[in-house]
Amino acid sequence: MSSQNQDVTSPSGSDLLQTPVMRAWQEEDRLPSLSLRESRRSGRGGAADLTTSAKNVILTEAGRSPWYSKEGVPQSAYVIGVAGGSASGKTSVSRRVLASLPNVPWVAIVSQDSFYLPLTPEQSKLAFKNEWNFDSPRSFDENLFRQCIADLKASKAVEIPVYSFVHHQRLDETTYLYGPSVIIVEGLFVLNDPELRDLLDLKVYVQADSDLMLARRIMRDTKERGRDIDGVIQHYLKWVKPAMDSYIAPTSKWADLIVPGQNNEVAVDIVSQHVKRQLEARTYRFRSELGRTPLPPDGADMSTSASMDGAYGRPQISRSSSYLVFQNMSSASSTSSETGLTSFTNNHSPIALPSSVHLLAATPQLVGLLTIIHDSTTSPEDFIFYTDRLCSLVVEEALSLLPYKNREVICNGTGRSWQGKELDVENICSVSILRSGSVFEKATRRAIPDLAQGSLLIQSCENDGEPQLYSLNLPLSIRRRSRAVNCHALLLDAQVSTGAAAFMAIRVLLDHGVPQQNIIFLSVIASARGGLWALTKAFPQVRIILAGVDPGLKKLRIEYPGPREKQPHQHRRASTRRLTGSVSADKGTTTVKSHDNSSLSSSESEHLGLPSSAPDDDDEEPSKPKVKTIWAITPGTGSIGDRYFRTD
Ligand SMILES: Nc1ncnc2c1ncn2[C@@H]1O[C@H](COP(=O)(O)OP(=O)(O)O)[C@@H](O)[C@H]1O
Ligand SMILES: Nc1ccn([C@@H]2O[C@H](COP(=O)(O)O)[C@@H](O)[C@H]2O)c(=O)n1
Repeated sequence: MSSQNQDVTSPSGSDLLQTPVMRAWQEEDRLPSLSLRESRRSGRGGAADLTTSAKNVILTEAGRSPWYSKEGVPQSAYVIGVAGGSASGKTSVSRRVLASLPNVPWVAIVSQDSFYLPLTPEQSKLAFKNEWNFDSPRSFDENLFRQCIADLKASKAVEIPVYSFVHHQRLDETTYLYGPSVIIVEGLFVLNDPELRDLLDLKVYVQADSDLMLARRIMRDTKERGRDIDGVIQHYLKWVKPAMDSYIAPTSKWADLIVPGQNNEVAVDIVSQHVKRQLEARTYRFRSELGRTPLPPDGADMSTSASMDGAYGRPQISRSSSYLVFQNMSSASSTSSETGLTSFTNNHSPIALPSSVHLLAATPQLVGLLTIIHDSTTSPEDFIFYTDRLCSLVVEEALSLLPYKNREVICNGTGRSWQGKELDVENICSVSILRSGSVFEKATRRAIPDLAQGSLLIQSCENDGEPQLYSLNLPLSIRRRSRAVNCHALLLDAQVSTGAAAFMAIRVLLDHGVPQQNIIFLSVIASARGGLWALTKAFPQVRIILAGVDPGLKKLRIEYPGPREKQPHQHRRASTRRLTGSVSADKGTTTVKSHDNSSLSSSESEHLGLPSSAPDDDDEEPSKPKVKTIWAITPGTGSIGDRYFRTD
C-alpha cells in the first residue's frame, strides 16, 4: 500500500472511519508547509481551502506508554502555552518544539484560531470588507477553547472546530484529537485568560519587532490567505496593532520564558529539554507489578463459589457477590489427568476470581473445547475451528449481560401474542486489541451482523514488555463524545496475562466517554494471577467474560525474527524513520507518524493503512533473531493469536 495521498476507508461499515495516509514528511530540519499540504489535500488548490485544521498537528513518533496509574487514573498531559502577536512566530516556534521531541509519544499543537466564533451573515459582510475585529479576546469562543484544553489535559478525546480564514467562518466538520502527552497551545490570547493560564504547565511568549511582524503578515496573508496588500495594512492599523499594544504585549508578564521570534534555536532547545525531563518523570511502568500481584489472601470474602464436579472436572459456578472460587480442589490432580486441564488449581488451593469476572459454566462441552486449545498437538485447522466455537460461547454470554426490553410479538400460525425481549441499546460496537482480539471478530459479526468494529494496536515494548499504544481505529459511536456516553462496547482480546493491554484499552474507551458499566471485556482465557485483580480493582464496573482460567503466569524471554537489515549503501534510507502525515477522515488532525511497523504482519499493516513491512529489495540480509519479554499464561494454550493467525 502506498503512503501517498491514499484514503483508507473501512471495509466493514460506514460507522467507522480510518485515518487516511497523507504523505511522507522526511526532511529532518525542514518544517512542513502545513498550509500547502492542506490545500493539496483537498485537490482544489490555492488559498480557498485554508482552514485551521492545518494548524492542528499531532506527532505520533513512538508508541504511547501507559499514561495512567495502576489505579487506572490518568496522568495529566503537559500543556505549553505559546502566546505572542500575529506573525510573531508562534506557529513556527511550536512546530520547532514539536519536531525536536522525536521520541516523545504523541505531541500535539492546538491553535486558538480554531476557536474563532461563527459570524452571523451581517458580521460576515463586515469581515469581507475588513471591518470586523478578529483581534479581540471576545472574537473567540473562550469557554469552548478552555474546555477543550482542560479535556485534553485530562487525557480525554476532543473534537476541535475547524475554522476557515478564507470564509471567515467555522466549518461544519471538526477535528478529532486524542492522546497527546504534550499539548502545545498557541494563539494571540493564550496568556490572557486566567482560567486558561491555570491549565498551562509552561508559559511561553514569542517576541518580535512590529515591523518584522507586519512584513511577515503581509507576505503570509497575501500568499496564503488570499488577501490584498491594502486590506492587510488597513486591517493591521485598525485592529491588529491596537490589540497587540493593549491585550497581547501585556501578557508577556505571565510568561516563564520569552522566546525571540527569529534566531530562536537556543530557546527552542531549552523548551524541548524541559519537556523531555517532565515527561520522563511522568512515564508509568507497572506491567511487571501486574504480573507479580499476589492472589487474594486466604480467608478473603469468597461468597461466590465454583466447585468441581468429580465426574467431569467441571466447576459449578454460582454467582452471588464477591468472588468466584474453585472449591474442593484437593482432587484436582486426578481431575487434571481426566480432563487434561490443570487450570482450576492453584497448588491444590481454591482460586478466587473478582466478582466482575464472568467465567462460563464449565460444562463438559466447554471443558472439551478448552482441552482442544490447550493441546499442543491440535492441528492449526482444528485450533481455528474450536477457538471460533469458544469465542461464540463467550460472545453469547456477553450479549446476555446487555440491557433488554420487553417486546410482544404475534406468533406464527396461531396469531396469538407472545411476550418476549429485544436488545435495548442505542449504540453497540466492538473494539479488538490487535492482533489477537481479532479472533473474536467472526463470532461477534455472527451474533450482530451490522456491528461496528474498531481496533487498537497495542504492542509490548521489546525491552520491558510494557504496553504501548500505536494507533486507534475507533467506530464513530465511540469517537463522538455525544454518542460514546450511550455506547456499549465489546472489548476483545484472546488472552489476559498481566492484563496490561486490557488495562490500556479500557482506559482508551473511558477517555472517549464510554461509561465503565457499558464496557464488556471478552477473552478466551486468562491467568488467575495479578492482572485480573489489578484490572478489576481499577475498573470494577467493567465486566470480564472468560471461557477459562489457568492458574499461572511466567515471565519469559523469547526469540523472534527481527526486522531485516539493509545493505550499507541503503543504510541511510533504512535508518530514516518512516514518517507519514495523515489527516483523519472527518477533517481530522494532521498526524505525523513515525512508526516502525516492521514487527507487524502484512495484514496488520494493511489494516492500519501503513506501508507493509515486507521486504521490498532483494539485497537485504536475512533477519537476525531478536529477544523480547513476554508473560505466558501457564499451563496455557500458547499464543492464541499466533496459533489462530498461523504466525507461530
Ligand atoms: N524564524 C523565522 N524566520 C523566518 N520566517 C519566519 C520565522 N518564524 C516565522 N516566520 C514566518 O513568518 C510568518 C508568520 O509566522 P507564524 O509562525 O505563522 O506566526 P504566528 O503563528 O505567530 O502568526 C510565516 O510565514 C513564517 O514562515
Ligand atoms: N477570518 C480571520 C480570522 C483571523 N484573522 C487574523 O488572524 C490573526 C491570528 O492568526 P495568527 O496566526 O496571525 O496568530 C489575527 O490577527 C486576525 O486578524 C484573519 O485575518 N481572518
